[in-house]
Amino acid sequence: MRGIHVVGGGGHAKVVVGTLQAAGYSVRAAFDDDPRKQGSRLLGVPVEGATREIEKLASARTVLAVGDNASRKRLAERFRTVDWVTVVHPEAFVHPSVRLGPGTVVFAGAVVQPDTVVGAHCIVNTGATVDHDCVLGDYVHVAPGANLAGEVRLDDGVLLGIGGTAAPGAAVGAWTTVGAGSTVIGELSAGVVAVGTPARPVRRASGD
Ligand SMILES: CC(=O)SCCNC(=O)CCNC(=O)[C@H](O)C(C)(C)COP(=O)(O)OP(=O)(O)OC[C@H]1O[C@@H](n2cnc3c(N)ncnc32)[C@H](O)[C@@H]1OP(=O)(O)O
Repeated sequence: MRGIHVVGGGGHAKVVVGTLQAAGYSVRAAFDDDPRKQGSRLLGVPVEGATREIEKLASARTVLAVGDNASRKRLAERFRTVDWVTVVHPEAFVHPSVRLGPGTVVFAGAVVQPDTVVGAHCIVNTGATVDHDCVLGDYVHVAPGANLAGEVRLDDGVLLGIGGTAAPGAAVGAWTTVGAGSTVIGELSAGVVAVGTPARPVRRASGD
């Protein structure tokens, strides 16, 4: 058994723990700064305390199990000495030519096709597909059931919402959120919230 820790005690962390367990890891503990989560359990794994506890573990192997992209970035920059583990559910398909960055998680039913590059601390969520030659930056989240055609580019911090799609060659600028069920055709600028088909910006994104 391979021992590991997770940062986060919410719903996304629960799926990360389940994915780690399915991949053969022994998840020792979770950490969350929300006192209401401390003392609870995620699939039998104790939520032991605040995230600062991670610092005491020094080189501990860990996954950032927080769904919000900007929060994962903040935590990754705070805990620089941690050994971030990349995890792929055994029922996902990731072609051997794909590069996945540290801390990235690929959930059950997801498919990542040849020559795609995925950055650090990304989420390829349940049943999402990322086709050939895509380039995903760091802290990207491809939500459940979202589909990327070939040669799509999602820059750092992009959220493609649940069931969203991106047409061949589409590109989305950093920290943009694409709404649930929306379709990106062509280019979307950085730092906006965009919805619809084709997805059009409706406001500036808050945060990073
Ligand atoms: C396992 C998991 O749970 S993973 C979770 C992954 N997360 C997601 O998929 C979340 C996706 N989020 C969304 O789609 C959200 O609706 C957002 C981020 C696009 C917008 O949220 P908000 O900023 O709160 O916007 P708000 O709800 O006020 O909507 C603004 C307008 O856009 C419209 N709108 C919002 N979302 C969408 C959408 N997905 N498609 C089309 N129109 C939309 C609203 O109807 C509203 O229109 P109006 O001004 O004419 O009334």
